[in-house]
Amino acid sequence: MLQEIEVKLPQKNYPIYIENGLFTQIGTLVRKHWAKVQQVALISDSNVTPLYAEKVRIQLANAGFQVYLYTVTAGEAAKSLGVASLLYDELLGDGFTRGAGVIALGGGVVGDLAGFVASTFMRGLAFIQIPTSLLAQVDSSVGGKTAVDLPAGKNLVGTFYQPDAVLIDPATLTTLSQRYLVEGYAEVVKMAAIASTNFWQLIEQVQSVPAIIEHAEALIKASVTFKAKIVMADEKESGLRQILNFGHTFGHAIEAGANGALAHGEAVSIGMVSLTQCFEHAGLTPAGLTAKLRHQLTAVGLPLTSDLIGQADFYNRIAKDKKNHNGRVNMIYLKAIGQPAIYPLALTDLPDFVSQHLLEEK
Ligand SMILES: NC(=O)c1ccc[n+]([C@@H]2O[C@H](COP(=O)([O-])OP(=O)(O)OC[C@H]3O[C@@H](n4cnc5c(N)ncnc54)[C@H](O)[C@@H]3O)[C@@H](O)[C@H]2O)c1
Ligand SMILES: O=C(O)C(=O)C[C@@H](O)[C@H](O)[C@H](O)COP(=O)(O)O
Ligand SMILES: [Zn+2]
Repeated sequence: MLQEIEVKLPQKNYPIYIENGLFTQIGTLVRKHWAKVQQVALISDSNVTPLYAEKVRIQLANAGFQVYLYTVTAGEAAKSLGVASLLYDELLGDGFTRGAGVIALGGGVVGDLAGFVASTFMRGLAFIQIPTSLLAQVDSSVGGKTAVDLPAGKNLVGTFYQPDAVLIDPATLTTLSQRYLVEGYAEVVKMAAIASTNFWQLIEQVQSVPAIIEHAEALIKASVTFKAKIVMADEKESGLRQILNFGHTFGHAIEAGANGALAHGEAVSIGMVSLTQCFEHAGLTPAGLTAKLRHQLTAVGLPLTSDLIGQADFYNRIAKDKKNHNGRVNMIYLKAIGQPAIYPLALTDLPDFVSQHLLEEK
């Protein structure tokens, strides 16, 4: 049955549709939201295009859209100003104008890049997300954060630009590699840790990789319902939304410092564990919570540590975190499962904090 979760915001409302096999309804669903759109840019990547682009193109063509497919090379490197600029040129060359629409078909990389292009080309085209990785289905397709990276760090150029709809077909997860299924699950663990003990009990049923697929629909529904609630309360991240960054202060620095060796969710997994270990040692997180997190993440083979932590590059990258204010970085930690809190730590104190509470413990 088609499930619908509504994201209600001051400027617009939009639905997140979830159904196994939803791909057969894409034409109808997109037309429902885009009555007047004719030209559509379908942006995907070199792994997803051969699997799903033709299916989607036919559906859209049958619904009366004129579809242009643009395929970027799979991987984080596509989230760059250079690739965005190539896409602008292609759109111009193909005669795209303001009434057109952009559809992201792929993982979080395609979603962030296509959303960025949609939000900036001619000051904004209509935008729809069709996420195909677990990470994109549970997190990145919802909430309107779009971005490209700079050499200095992740997501340093971007916009808040909400889609008109999010179309999730969990059946696409059957073609996703185990590595990316598991890294996407790290964001589910993040959501559960900050959301509630109920959500945590749900993920406790996942003690192996096949269990992620088995419970996929429930995990997606719980994640997007929770994320939608946070986004509705604080769309532009002036306060509460920062909790969705649990694990990311360390995670972004580790991911960027690893130069492509770590996927986003893998870095977030390391970020959540190392940060929680610091706060547990500092007495702000209750004893035993790091072990709980570790257990949940290792059950599916996620990494927990990185040698990058404590290096100069690690602190330099954290100094550019978007949550920094007045020389302090807002660290998200857990007072308990479902009780995230913000700890503004002076950047100058961070190396000592990490040495004292994490590195000396090793
Ligand atoms: N905007 C947000 O709120 C938000 C939230 C979380 C993460 N992100 C961003 O998302 C990105 C990570 O997303 P990701 O983990 O999806 O990475 P990704 O987009 O690189 O996808 C992972 C891999 O899976 C492939 N793939 C995707 N769907 C597939 C399918 N159904 N079958 C086979 N292969 C498939 C991709 O080609 C890629 O090789 C990072 O750049 C991160 O910063 C953004
Ligand atoms: O939607 C949000 O808000 C998030 O923080 C979700 C994160 O999982 C995601 O990685 C996001 O892109 C990080 O945002 P950033 O502002 O730290 O770049
Ligand atoms: Zn993330």
